[in-house]
Amino acid sequence: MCNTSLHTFLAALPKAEHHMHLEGSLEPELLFELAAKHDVTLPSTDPAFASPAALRQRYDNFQNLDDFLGYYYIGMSVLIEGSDFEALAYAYFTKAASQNVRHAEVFFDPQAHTSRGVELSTIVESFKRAQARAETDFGMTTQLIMCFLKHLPLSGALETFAQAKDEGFFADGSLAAIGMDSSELPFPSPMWKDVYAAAKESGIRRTIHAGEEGPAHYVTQALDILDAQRIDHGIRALMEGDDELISRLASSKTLLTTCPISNVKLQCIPSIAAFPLKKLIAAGVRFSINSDDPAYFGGYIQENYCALQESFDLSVGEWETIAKGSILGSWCSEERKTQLLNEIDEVVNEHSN
Ligand SMILES: Nc1ncnc2[nH]cnc12
Ligand SMILES: [Zn+2]
Repeated sequence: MCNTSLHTFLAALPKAEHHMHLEGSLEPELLFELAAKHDVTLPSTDPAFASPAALRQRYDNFQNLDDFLGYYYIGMSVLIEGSDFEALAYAYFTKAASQNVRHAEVFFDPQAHTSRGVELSTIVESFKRAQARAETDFGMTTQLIMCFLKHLPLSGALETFAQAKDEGFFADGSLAAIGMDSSELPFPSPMWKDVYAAAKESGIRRTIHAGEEGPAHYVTQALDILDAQRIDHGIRALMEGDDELISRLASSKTLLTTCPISNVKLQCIPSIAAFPLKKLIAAGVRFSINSDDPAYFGGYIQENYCALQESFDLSVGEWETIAKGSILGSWCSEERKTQLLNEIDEVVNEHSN
């Protein structure tokens, strides 16, 4: 429950989530349970791994993106069997459905698993089982975005892309797009030109993390050199006041998948009040509000909506525009978009009556 008069409205508002790493929804309790199940040794020299509670406490003190990523990669090392991946994804879908997420486009990091001997097909098929259950149980539509890791060589991304393509995961719709995540500053967008060119040539959608810790020109390069169709985070464009880039994002209706609580937790901004929400709205940039790694940052999508409302006190009309923009920026079918826009109208009308 958040402390805002619009709580009931924000809870009921149909939502689309576009920036959530499934591995980032691994809650410490499940992490410890799976470590015990698979005999995975967690780092004994780090007191954070003494218990789920100690780990949660450590998650309150990330210094920056790379500090977080260290824990993120250790955490996901407990995912080994197909059932682990399915349970992880289904737990996220269940939580998201309870917050009225009606459509979710979720990331996963195959290289972090295949490097430990887990087959790509095991990961994808297990997530697909969870997706089918989410559709049946909650009427939630979902899509998978396969991310490559920026701290690994380009060759690995190219190999993983080729494997996914050869196994037919793009052609059969199992994978909706490619993305790129992990450490940002040492790995600017142009480094990934070849894998983005290969995806574009095959007609595959493309997004990338840029402008989270890295400067605005990483975003410009992602548009110019990678022909990225969506930008994950991108807030540095607004914070640096890069007017040319901001008008370009607005006129091209490029979706920025923003993550306010994540930005505070990773010290990209000092507080939610510093999140460039008013600039996004004033410039007419299309954006969505997302949880990024909810188990690590202490908030799912609803907590992100509420945190913004507590700081910015938006009107119902402004929330309607944000909610509809996030549907319009989704990669689901036009028919599904129409359904979701109608669902938003119903909730807005109910609230206004
Ligand atoms: N916020 C983030 N930035 C970059 N890579 C990530 N991987 C998981 N969360 C991430
Ligand atoms: Zn992210």
